[in-house]
Amino acid sequence: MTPISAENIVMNYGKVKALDAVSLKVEKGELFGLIGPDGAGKTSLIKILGTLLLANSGTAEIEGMDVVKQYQNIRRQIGYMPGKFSLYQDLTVEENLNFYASIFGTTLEENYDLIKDIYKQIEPFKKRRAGKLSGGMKQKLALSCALIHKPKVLFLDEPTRGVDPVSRQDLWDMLQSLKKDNITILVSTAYMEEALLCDRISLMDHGKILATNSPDGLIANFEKPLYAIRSGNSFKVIKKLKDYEHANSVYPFGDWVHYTDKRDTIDPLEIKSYLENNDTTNVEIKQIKASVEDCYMSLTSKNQNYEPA
Ligand SMILES: Nc1ncnc2c1ncn2[C@@H]1O[C@H](COP(=O)(O)OP(=O)(O)OP(=O)(O)O)[C@@H](O)[C@H]1O
Repeated sequence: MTPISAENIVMNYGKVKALDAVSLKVEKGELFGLIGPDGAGKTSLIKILGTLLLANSGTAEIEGMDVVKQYQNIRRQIGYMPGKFSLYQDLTVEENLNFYASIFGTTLEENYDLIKDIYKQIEPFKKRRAGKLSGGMKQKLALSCALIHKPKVLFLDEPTRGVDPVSRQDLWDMLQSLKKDNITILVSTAYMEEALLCDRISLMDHGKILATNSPDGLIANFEKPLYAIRSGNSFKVIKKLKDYEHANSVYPFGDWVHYTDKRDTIDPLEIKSYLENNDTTNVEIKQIKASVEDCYMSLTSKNQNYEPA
C-alpha cells in the first residue's frame, strides 16, 4: 500500500489556482521533499493530504484511506508540523507534550523511544514555557509533539523556514534518523539545497509539479551543457547574453551568471569573444555541473503557461 498518493488534485482560492492537477506518490519510509518558492502550492497540498483542507477536485489517499471519507482514521495515523509554530506558548515543554500525547490516548513514557533523540535535546528545559524557547528549540518541541503518537506518515510544512543554519542541519539529521523507524515523511522547503537531503523530490511552481525524481536523477536529466560566466559587471553580462541569438537560458547565480545555449555543442571561447566584442572585459567562462536550482530554473522557464497568482 502506498503511504501517500494523490491524483489530479485541484485547489482554487477564488481566481487563484493554488494546485493545478497535482499527482504524487510517496513510498514507505521515504524522505520526500516538496521543493518550491513561496506560493508554489506546497502548504495547500500538505493540508489536503493532512485532511485539513478539502480540494476542489481530485483524490488522495493516506495509508490506503481516502482523505475525505476516512479523515478521522487518517488523523490518528499522521503527524503534522505546520509552518507556523502552533503549540501552546503558555504551556511548558512537558505540558505541551503531555497534552498532545493525551489527545491521542498515549503518554510520553509510552513513546519515549521514538522521540528520545529529539526530545533529550530540549528535556533540560522541560519546565520552560514554549513561548520562551529559541527558534531551534521550538522546532524540536513541535517535531516531538508531531511524533508523540507514533505516526506512520509525517507531514512537515517548511520546518526550516527562518531557523538558524545549525538548527536547520539538526532538523535534517533528525528526519534522516526517523527513517530507521520506517516513518514516511513529506517535507516542504523553499531552500533548494535541502533537496539534496531527500530521497526523492518534486519541484513545484505555480501549483504544478514540474518534475519528480531523486536529486541525482534530476541533475542527470539536465538537458544541456551548463556554463558559469562572470566579468566585473554581472548586470552587463546578463544583458549581453540575453541579447545573444544563441542564448537558451541566462540567470544570475551568486557572483556568476549561468548560461545554456540553444545549440547542442558550442565552443565557450566563442561566447567569451562575443562578450568581449560587446564591451565586457575580464570574462571568465567554465563548464559546470548543474545543481537542483539549475534544474528548477530550467523547468520553470518552460512552465510559462500559468495564470499569474
Ligand atoms: N486562504 C487563501 N486564500 C486565498 N489565496 C490563498 C490562500 N491560501 C493560499 N493562497 C494562495 O494560493 C497559492 C499557493 O499558496 P500555498 O500557501 O499553498 O503555497 P506555498 O508554496 O506553501 O507558499 P508559502 O510558503 O507562501 O505558504 C498562493 O498564490 C497563495 O497566495
